[in-house]
Amino acid sequence: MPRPSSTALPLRAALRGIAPYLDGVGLRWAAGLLSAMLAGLVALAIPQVIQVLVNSVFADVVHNVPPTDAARADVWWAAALLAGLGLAEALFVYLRRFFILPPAADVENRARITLYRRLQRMPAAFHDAWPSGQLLSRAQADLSLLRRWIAFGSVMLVVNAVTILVGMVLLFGLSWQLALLYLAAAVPIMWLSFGFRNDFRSASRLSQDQAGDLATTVEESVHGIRVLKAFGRGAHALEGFRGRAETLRGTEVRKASVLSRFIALIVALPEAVLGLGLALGVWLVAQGELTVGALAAYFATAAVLSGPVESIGQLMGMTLAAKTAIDRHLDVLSAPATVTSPAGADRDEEEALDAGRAAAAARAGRAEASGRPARPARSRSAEAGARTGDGERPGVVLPPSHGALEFRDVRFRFPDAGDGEADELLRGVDLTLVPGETLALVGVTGAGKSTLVQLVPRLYDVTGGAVLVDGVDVRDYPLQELRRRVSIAFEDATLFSDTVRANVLLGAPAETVADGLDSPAARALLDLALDTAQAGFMADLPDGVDAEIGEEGLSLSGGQRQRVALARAIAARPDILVLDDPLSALDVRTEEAVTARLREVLAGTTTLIVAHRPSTVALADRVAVLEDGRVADVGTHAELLRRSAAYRDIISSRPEEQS
Ligand SMILES: Nc1ncnc2c1ncn2[C@@H]1O[C@H](COP(=O)(O)OP(=O)(O)OP(=O)(O)O)[C@@H](O)[C@H]1O
Repeated sequence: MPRPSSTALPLRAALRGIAPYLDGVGLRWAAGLLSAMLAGLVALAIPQVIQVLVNSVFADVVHNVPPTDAARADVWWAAALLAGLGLAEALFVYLRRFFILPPAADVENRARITLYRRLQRMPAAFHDAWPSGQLLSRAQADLSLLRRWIAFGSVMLVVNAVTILVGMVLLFGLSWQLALLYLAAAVPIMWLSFGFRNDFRSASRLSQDQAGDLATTVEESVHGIRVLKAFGRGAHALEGFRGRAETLRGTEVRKASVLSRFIALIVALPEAVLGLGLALGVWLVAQGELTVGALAAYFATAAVLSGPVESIGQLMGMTLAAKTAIDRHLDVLSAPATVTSPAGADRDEEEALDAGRAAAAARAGRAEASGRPARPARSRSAEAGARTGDGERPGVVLPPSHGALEFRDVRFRFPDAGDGEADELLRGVDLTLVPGETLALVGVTGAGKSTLVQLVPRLYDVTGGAVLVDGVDVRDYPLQELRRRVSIAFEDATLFSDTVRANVLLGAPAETVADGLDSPAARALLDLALDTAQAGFMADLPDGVDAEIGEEGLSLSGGQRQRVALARAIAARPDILVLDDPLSALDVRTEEAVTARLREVLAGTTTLIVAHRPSTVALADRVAVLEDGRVADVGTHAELLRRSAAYRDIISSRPEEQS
């Protein structure tokens, strides 16, 4: 499965990359860290109490002397102190969670929103190249991992390191000989940890990428479940899934075994040293260089340290996995957003994304809930700044909207195509539509019709020449403004799991839906759009236009979906309407009715329609034939039938022509 290339960033660059999410987190994180440290220190204090207890009470017992009253009282004090320390440790553990969990969840949330926002800004070519599962796993699993690392891993790594340091100081305080022995175990561990880091990091990256591949497989097969069922390919799909799942399992096992080997080493070495420590300790006690209490405290301290020492391996693994998650997150954020507004207008687009929530609330009739008014519609004449990417360009004053559209020597090649002339899909398209004109675009399958029309709202950018709307290069428009002037309906009608009303009014002008989706203005627009798209069948749905149409609108037929999508394009009230064969699933009579109504309702709207049927073509003012990456001929249907063999070829292959 192809996977976009990725880089392991230096730690500093990775931290810089996520720094914006950490805003305001520092104090709470520090408070959480302090609580965790106090919990660790309290745990370390317990052996010290034990030392006092052993020395003051059991010394008498060891020497067969009955304990004095004072020694008995000491036992109670020591017991009370131990209980108090235990309670304090529990309180500090609670405080660590109290302080750290909310900011860690904030970081996850911010990162997730930033990622989603980025995905909205990325061009269609990016989404062509990135498998959906890779994006899904970055938005879900990777960011959960980051949250767990901030809330737990990062804190415990610091706490355990400090606990081990303090523990070592205490061990030195008890006996420098025993402490040195304990420290000796750390040398081979540190040496081997470099190898561990490299092995674990590569296994971790591989497993997170493979988890993304697996998510893509699930997404694809759920999406295509009907095809798989219809062709009886369920078992085959399962085999493919099993293969990927097995590959991931193998990587997980490799990752776990790298980690287990390291943890085993971390645990085994200090434990082995403790055995030697016992012998050395007893000898030191016999020599009178160490008290029994100090020896007991040494072992109690070593026991307390064994937890942090053991968890260091686990925490290092978690840290490396979190670093991989950050790298994968930043892979997406650093991918170039090639289709952007002119430099001065970027702010506008950002504001539009920010205002998304308020606009959505307004559309749902809940403007008051957000406390923010919906944005007013942009003025029909606006100034754009210099175009980014291809050098300085003076600011362009955008003309008032008329709906003139021109393709001027347009060239296009997909990013994954070769460099040769023949690899260009469009090789100099020249075509002009006057305001209000309806032009049908025809051509053989794969001629590049869909690609050409997607250049108008800048779903892709030309690789040569220019597309002009009202005489201005589309790249000089703020994207918001361009997409207000141009709307598009695709053959593959994508709907969202929402009501018919929300789907149709998705791109409606802000001023129409400012008072909610069921305001009189919004309702009038909805009725007009549905009527024009011959979508009267909506009335038959149980809840009418408020019927939920299920995920991707799958509860509707293909033709019904297409008409809702067409109504959506109409409701945007564009100056230029681009229809990429959006009537293909309709019967000829309905298609004729839609086309006739479209001409009537959208009399002043310039319409560019990719057409396959003579019935649609006949209703257009003019027809353009796309052949070998260029417009081979333009004329009326009748003219082209007379003079263009290519046109006759294309059109005569359509069944209705014979009728
Ligand atoms: N995202 C993409 N990446 C690479 N190549 C693509 C991509 N999308 C389309 N193509 C290729 O570009 C060519 C033109 O595709 P396009 O969809 O524009 O043709 P079309 O004329 O609309 O065809 P049809 O009438 O069958 O819809 C095809 O050969 C197709 O394989």
